[in-house]
Amino acid sequence: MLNISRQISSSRQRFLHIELMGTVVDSSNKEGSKSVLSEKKPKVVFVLGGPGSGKGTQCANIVEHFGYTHLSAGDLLRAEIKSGSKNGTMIQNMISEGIIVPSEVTIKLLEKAIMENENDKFLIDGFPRNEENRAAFESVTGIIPEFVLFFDCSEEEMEKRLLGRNQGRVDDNIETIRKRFKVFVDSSLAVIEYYNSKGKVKKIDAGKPVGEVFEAVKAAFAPAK
Ligand SMILES: Nc1ncnc2c1ncn2[C@@H]1O[C@H](COP(=O)(O)OP(=O)(O)O)[C@@H](O)[C@H]1O
Ligand SMILES: Nc1ccn([C@H]2C[C@H](O)[C@@H](COP(=O)(O)OP(=O)(O)O)O2)c(=O)n1
Repeated sequence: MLNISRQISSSRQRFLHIELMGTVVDSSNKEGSKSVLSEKKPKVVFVLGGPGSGKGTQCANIVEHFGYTHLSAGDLLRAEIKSGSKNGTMIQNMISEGIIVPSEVTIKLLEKAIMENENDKFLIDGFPRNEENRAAFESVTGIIPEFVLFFDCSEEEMEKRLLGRNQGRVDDNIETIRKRFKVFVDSSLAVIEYYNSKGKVKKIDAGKPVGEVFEAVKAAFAPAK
């Protein structure tokens, strides 16, 4: 069973290295163009955790109880493949390999989905998945999340869940699952560490049954007294 705190510590060095290299942001806002979201100013909660930690399952519960709109980055990318877009083949290849799609593609999809929805509060599930995702999203949209829900779950449990998910996904096979776990440890934990340093992470023990996990999630959303 993997210890997330240890994973975070071991990823910190890499993270600091990236920061020191000064390569965190490739802002696509170089020409000073404003994001379509700068007017809307939606409230955003990021929902992060390893593959199979239960992000999608709990997002459905949060939508029902707290009136958020759920945007899954993975679902938006899969819909883009299906739509026959020019980026479809590239996205398909990257997802099949468990690799993170370039930020500008995912951010455009998220911006569009937010703009097309009248709601002003969104759960963004599975994004940001690396430092490039995080820094580019903040820079392009100007949105800082209210908080970050982090579903903490052992790889053993996540692997079991993914192999049983049975949704016909090209990446839910043991070989790609192992690659996705590596990408999570190598790239995504740095994002959680970043927001943790800002005091924004609400960590949930996601290894428990769905109902118990949702009790913890509800507490995270309860207004401060
Ligand atoms: N707490 C839980 N206990 C057992 N199985 C779960 C739990 N949460 C989700 N699952 C199941 O595990 C699989 C992965 O959950 P999902 O919500 O799709 O994860 P993610 O969006 O993080 O990849 C699904 O088949 C789901 O029904
Ligand atoms: N921000 C994101 C989110 C997902 N992706 C791609 C790469 C991921 O392995 C796949 C699947 O992500 P999704 O969030 O749907 O599923 P898991 O959390 O891995 O179960 O999509 C991405 O490239 N960038």
